[in-house]
Amino acid sequence: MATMATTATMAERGPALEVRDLTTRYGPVTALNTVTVRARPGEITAVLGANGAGKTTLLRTISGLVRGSDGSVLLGERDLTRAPAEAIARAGVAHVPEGRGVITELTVEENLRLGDLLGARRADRRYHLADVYDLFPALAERRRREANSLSGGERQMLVIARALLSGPEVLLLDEPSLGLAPRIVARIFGILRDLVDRDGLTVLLVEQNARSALSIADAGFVLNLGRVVAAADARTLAADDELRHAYLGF
Ligand SMILES: Nc1ncnc2c1ncn2[C@@H]1O[C@H](COP(=O)(O)OP(=O)(O)OP(=O)(O)O)[C@@H](O)[C@H]1O
Repeated sequence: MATMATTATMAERGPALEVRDLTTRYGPVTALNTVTVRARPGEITAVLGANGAGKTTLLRTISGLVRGSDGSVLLGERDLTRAPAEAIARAGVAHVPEGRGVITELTVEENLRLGDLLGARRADRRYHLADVYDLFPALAERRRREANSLSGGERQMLVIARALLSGPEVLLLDEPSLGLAPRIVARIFGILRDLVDRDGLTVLLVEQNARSALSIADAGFVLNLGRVVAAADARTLAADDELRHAYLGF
């Protein structure tokens, strides 16, 4: 019985994401060099590091937008390493790229319906329009407005909401804090934290803003020049003065 209970809990919480010994090259440039990263369900896992460390490449390789030359990407038991990007998205990996990706000519709700279309194919979808409007009331208030009227923070909320509607098990977030005021970052990160605690999503959060990311993350990995130079729980990373000065910029 104990085993069954454990299995049920894990199924509710969704699968872990595991990247093993991943190497990705752009021609002669080795952007990722035997990188191993694990993100557990119900946790926020931060991937930190300076410009050019390989953070974006990690997310792009996981979601199949670029091909790794070695190593593997696993979602639970499922091997996604050589799967096409569409299959990876269908498996429940939602990638929110840097730079927001809002379609500015469409209204807020039309943008959301694009995610909703993807999610409609999933029998076990967790989020509907009403749910994301509950999470982000600012979007509900602006649902009929064109997305180009939104602030930076609202655009970030919109792309996260759209990703949720696609029915993900795993959210890959690339620099969601970029260009946003600290109080807006705190609000968005707070919503994310609540969501992960409530629904057991697996979140991989790429950030240059290490201080903010570690304030909500459970665990973190630090990349430098394509290699993992540190991996620990968030509190341990934040307390490591040497690491902070050398790689985290705070
Ligand atoms: N399309 C590309 N072609 C060639 N080299 C690339 C390409 N994209 C990234 N690189 C190189 O790969 C390395 C890792 O870049 P990546 O963008 O993954 O880092 P990052 O940590 O996300 O940095 P940033 O925060 O600036 O996006 C860098 O040396 C970068 O110049």
